[in-house]
Amino acid sequence: MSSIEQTFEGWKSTVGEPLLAQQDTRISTRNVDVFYADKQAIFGVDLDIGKNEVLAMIGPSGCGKSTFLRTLNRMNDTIDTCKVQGDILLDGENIYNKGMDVVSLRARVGIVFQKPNPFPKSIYDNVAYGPRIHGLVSRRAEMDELVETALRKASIWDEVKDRLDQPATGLSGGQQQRLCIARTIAVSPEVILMDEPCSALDPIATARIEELIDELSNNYTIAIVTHSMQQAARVSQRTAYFHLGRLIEVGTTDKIFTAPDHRLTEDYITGRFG
Ligand SMILES: Nc1ncnc2c1ncn2[C@@H]1O[C@H](COP(=O)(O)OP(=O)(O)OP(=O)(O)O)[C@@H](O)[C@H]1O
Repeated sequence: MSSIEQTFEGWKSTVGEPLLAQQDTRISTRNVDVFYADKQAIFGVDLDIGKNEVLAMIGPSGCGKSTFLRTLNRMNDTIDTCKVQGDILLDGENIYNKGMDVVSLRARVGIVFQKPNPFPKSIYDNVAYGPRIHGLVSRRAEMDELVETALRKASIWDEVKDRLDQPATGLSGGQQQRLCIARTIAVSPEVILMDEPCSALDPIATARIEELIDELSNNYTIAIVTHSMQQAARVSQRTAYFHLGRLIEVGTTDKIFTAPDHRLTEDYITGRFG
C-alpha cells in the first residue's frame, strides 16, 4: 500500500459542504462505491447537486471524476465489469431501482461527452431523434418548433437554420458540440452532465460553450467534469475535488480556489500535483 493510500485508510468524511437542504437538492448520492471488476474506483461518495446550479468536478487524472459522473445517469451500465453500490436519488427516487426505465432516465439526465458525437444524420434529425423515440410530439409543425427551440437554446440556430437538412458531421467541432447540447435539451432534461465538453475545442469555441453553460444554468442542473481549473472557476457555483476515488472537499467555487480547507485540494489547485 502506498503512503497516499494509507492516508485514506478508513476514510469517510468529506471536508466542506457536500450536502444541501432537501428542497434545494436535485440529485443526492449516499455512500456510493464503484468497482471495475475487483478494482474499486469510487469510495463512499456523499454529494448533493442543487437545482439550477453548476457543480464542477475536478481532480487529477484517474481520480474517478468521469466514473462518478456516469453513475448519475447509469451510463456505467454499459460497462460489463462495472458495479455501483449505494444510493443515487433523482428528485428523491433511487435511479438504480429495479423498475427504473433507463432510456427515460437518460432523457431526464442527459450527457454531453468530451468529443462531439453527432449521429450520421442531418442537423434536423439529430435534434428530432430523441423527441421521436420518446413520442414527445406527433405533428411535423410541432417537431419543427421543438427543433428550433432546442437549437436556439444551444445558441446554434442562426448558424444552421438554412442548412437543417445537411449532415451534422459537416459542422465545425464547436458547432457539433452545441448541436449535441441541443440534442440533449430537446428531450427536456432536468439535469445535464458534461464530461470535459470543451477539451476537443479551440479557445473561441470553448468560450461559446462556457457562455452557453451559464445561460443553461437558469433552467437546468449541470454537473461538469473539467481538467481546466480556470473553466471550473468561470462556469460553476460549487466545486467538488476528487482524489484517488474519494471526494475530498466540496464548497463554493470561490472558496475552493482561494481558501480550500484540505491540504490535497490546496496542493492540486496550486499546481503541486495533477
Ligand atoms: N472501463 C473501465 N474499466 C476498468 N477500469 C476503468 C474503466 N474506466 C475507468 N477505469 C479506472 O477507474 C479509475 C477512474 O477513472 P476515470 O476515468 O473515472 O477517472 P478521471 O478522473 O475521469 O480521469 P481523467 O481525468 O484522466 O479522464 C482509473 O483508475 C481508471 O483506470
